Amino acid sequence: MEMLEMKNVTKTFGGLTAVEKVNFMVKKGSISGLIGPNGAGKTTIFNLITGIYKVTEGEIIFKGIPIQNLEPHRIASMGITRTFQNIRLFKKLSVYDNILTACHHNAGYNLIESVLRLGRFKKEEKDLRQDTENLMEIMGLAKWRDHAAHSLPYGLQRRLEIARALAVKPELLLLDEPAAGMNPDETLQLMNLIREIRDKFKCTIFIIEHHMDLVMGICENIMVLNFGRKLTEGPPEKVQRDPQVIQAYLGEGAKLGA
Ligand SMILES: Nc1ncnc2c1ncn2[C@@H]1O[C@H](COP(=O)(O)OP(=O)(O)OP(=O)(O)O)[C@@H](O)[C@H]1O
Repeated sequence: MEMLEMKNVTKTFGGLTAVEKVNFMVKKGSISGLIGPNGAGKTTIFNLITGIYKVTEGEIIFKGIPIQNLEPHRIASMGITRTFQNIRLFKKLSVYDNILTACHHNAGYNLIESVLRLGRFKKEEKDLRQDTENLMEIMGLAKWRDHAAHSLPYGLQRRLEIARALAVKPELLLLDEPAAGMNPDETLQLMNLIREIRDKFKCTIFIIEHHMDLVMGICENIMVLNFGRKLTEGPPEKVQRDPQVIQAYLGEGAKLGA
């Protein structure tokens, strides 16, 4: 079953066509990848899926429902969350509070219940705190719980950003360059973590990434974009041997890793 389908999606900015007639499907439960040279249109695709940009033409279908041009908060409430290329955290808040504030999006109690600290408020607060503990544990952040977000090494800040995205229990998680700035060791750990997240949270993951080892190592299906158009798609073994991809991505004579 498809979790997400892009049908003939085009996005123009004035005279510039950033994304042109792109068709792609993300299977439920898969880890799928989106690669391409700088400026190929990858982040624009994430912005179209999450409603930050309006689609010029075409359709984006999530779980059978057209979502193109819905407001970002509607799309988020349907179960799509993302991380950003530039990490977005509450820099001065602790790791724990960063995750807890994200968990609060799931709170079902109303203002009166919270002010009067009624039963439902107490029960839900307890659950949210437990969710926060679980997320810290899974994401390897427990020993940093009281550290301010800005004081963490870069790789851990990225993990914290993913933890915040997971806090809202997404069905589709979009990761925009999650390994940016990580060393090979951190990238390898992240690869394993992404697999674990998919299995534990039973979500579907769609990743933009420049680290070829990560993309080729964990994605089941990869779409390659070049100048806004889909160059090809398929499993890693097919994509990394495709001469068009090698030429577009790295130039003649190069080799894609993994
Ligand atoms: N809001 C915007 N207004 C005008 N042009 C834009 C806008 N957003 C993106 N573009 C243009 O669309 C094209 C695709 O950009 P996009 O950021 O999607 O590429 P990308 O593949 O994510 O690149 P990178 O790997 O460098 O992040 C670029 O030419 C970019 O300048």
